[in-house]
Amino acid sequence: MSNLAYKRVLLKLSGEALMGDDAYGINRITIERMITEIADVVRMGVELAIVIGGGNIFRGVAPGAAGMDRATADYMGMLATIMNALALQDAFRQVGVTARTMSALNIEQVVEPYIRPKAMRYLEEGKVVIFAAGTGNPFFTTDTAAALRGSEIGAEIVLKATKVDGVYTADPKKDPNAVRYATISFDEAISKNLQVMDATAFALCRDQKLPIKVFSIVKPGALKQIIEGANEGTLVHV
Ligand SMILES: Nc1ncnc2c1ncn2[C@@H]1O[C@H](COP(=O)(O)OP(=O)(O)OP(=O)(O)O)[C@@H](O)[C@H]1O
Ligand SMILES: O=c1ccn([C@@H]2O[C@H](COP(=O)(O)O)[C@@H](O)[C@H]2O)c(=O)[nH]1
Repeated sequence: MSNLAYKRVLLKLSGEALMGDDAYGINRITIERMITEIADVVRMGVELAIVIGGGNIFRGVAPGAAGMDRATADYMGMLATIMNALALQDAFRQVGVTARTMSALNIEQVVEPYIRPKAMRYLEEGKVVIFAAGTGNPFFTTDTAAALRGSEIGAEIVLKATKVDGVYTADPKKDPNAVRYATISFDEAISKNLQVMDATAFALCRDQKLPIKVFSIVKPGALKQIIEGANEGTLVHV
């Protein structure tokens, strides 16, 4: 086993990161590149669980969802994450890595339900566990699901993989003067209302003393560097 800074991690993958440069959906080349990088760290011996978002699919159907009641739209969003999870699971199969999808919503013909001890066993066996359908409850997000599942499985860190390379003073896609933090406390991120993750996720990780690292999944090799302890992205800490 190589030098690992973390033995068990919860990787939060943004749904939007799967789109590549497309307007919505899953870009084949992007998902293959991403899976290759993730498979590399699994082969290093990291026990890896993934929470996948749904923004790439749900935002694609969002105009049709306008005016819907919030809970119904949220269930659609959770279903979108199940589609992404199945795509990830199959992409892992294609590179020879065993992955199991576990869903917080029961659709037994399609995906197995989330059962914590079973998820722990899969991780101990070296299988990648993909948590689908967020928390299973409307009014939450997959960031909060990452904080929740990360706490449940005893992850040492939540790695939030996104399109930007860390936490900034403002959204770097909108403000060219935004400056990146090397580290930031949960309290500061919450009090400054930094939108890179929702406050519920920050608060849960703070209370569980579970650090978060925000990093770019678009930057080649960044995930492996973090696993090896390199100073990549922004560390959010207690
Ligand atoms: N202060 C900030 N620092 C960094 N990024 C920020 C900040 N404020 C807003 N953002 C935006 O937050 C985004 C990160 O959220 P992202 O879309 O990856 O997560 P998500 O909404 O959970 O994913 P999904 O696409 O699955 O809905 C970045 O792409 C960035 O544009
Ligand atoms: O626990 C959860 C997780 C997600 N949702 C809904 O799904 C979409 C997609 O998730 P993202 O975190 O934005 O990728 C989200 O907008 C919610 O509508 C949910 O209701 N509960």
